[in-house]
Amino acid sequence: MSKYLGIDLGTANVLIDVKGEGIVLNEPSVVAINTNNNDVVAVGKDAYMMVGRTPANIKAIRPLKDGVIADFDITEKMLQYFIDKLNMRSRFSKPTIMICAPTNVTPVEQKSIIEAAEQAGGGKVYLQLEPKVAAVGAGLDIFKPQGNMVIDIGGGTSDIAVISMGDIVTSRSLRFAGDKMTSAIQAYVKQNHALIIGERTAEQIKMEIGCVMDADENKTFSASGIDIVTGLPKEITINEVEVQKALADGVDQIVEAAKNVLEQTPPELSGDIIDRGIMLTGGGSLLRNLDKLLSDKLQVPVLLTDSPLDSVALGTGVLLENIEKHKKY
Ligand SMILES: Nc1ncnc2c1ncn2[C@@H]1O[C@H](COP(=O)(O)OP(=O)(O)OP(=O)(O)O)[C@@H](O)[C@H]1O
Repeated sequence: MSKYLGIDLGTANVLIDVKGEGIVLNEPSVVAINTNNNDVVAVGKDAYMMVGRTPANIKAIRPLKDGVIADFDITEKMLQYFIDKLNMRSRFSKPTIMICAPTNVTPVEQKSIIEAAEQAGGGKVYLQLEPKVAAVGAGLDIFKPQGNMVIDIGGGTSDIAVISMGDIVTSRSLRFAGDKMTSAIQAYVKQNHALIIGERTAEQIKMEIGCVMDADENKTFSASGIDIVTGLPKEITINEVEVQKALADGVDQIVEAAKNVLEQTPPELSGDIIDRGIMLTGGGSLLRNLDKLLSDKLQVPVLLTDSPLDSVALGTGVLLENIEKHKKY
């Protein structure tokens, strides 16, 4: 029996959707390498546990960064590892695969991603752009002649796109997204609390008390790190108002980019967007009140999708189910 696999090859997470089974794999895009011999020590969840905690000869690497493939060989190994984990060769006769890669992947990299999937046992392999598939996964019918706008805030990129009849009409891709939000929190804590915190701690702060509007100073998080002055371990308490301050500049960039896309959108499609609203998706959209803030600044309703972290993988499922129908697009 032929099978269909959808893969969200994200900067932060890799998700795999199997038609008829749903999302069967969801792991961080991290690989731990032994620097003495370049052997892969761990991939995914196991490698993520090692971030900031490795000895000198082990490096935990994120092979995709800022929406581009920073280390292609390791990306290829990671992709093969995840596909192999599904035991595809023994379970399926060559499955049809749809891979969604970051928007800034070069044509050469696109070809190599397709080859990696073929080598891992794939039959026909399609590559798709993330914002389009995220829109489908968020429930939009992008194939009708009507304007659909999506803001997808991932780990490496924030992609803003207006889509009609299955294609992108106007778009912007920003290299400010979840990863840079985490770095902004690290920089804020260093400057205002004289404390160096690790990437995982900063990410936890973001997930627990990340907020962009109407922050509440009673919502707090205790974070540990290294005191800049004494060099000794120290714990501080940070509140939501501080996190809002740390994220403000970056969030402004997203607002400006979205305004820019709206300005370039043809009037008929703009009318549709005003009626139907903007769909907000991607893990970064889980920051508290981001939908409210965008709606306020853009003067258009903004809807947060139900499972922002799963939209791309779910979108591949929908597209693969209707692959014959959508082939013309
Ligand atoms: N509750 C939360 N609050 C804020 N940010 C969150 C939350 N949960 C996850 N994130 C962030 O979402 C980002 C990952 O989102 P997602 O999985 O959509 O990205 P991706 O598809 O891997 O990346 P890209 O689209 O750039 O390739 C990470 O930066 C993560 O820290």
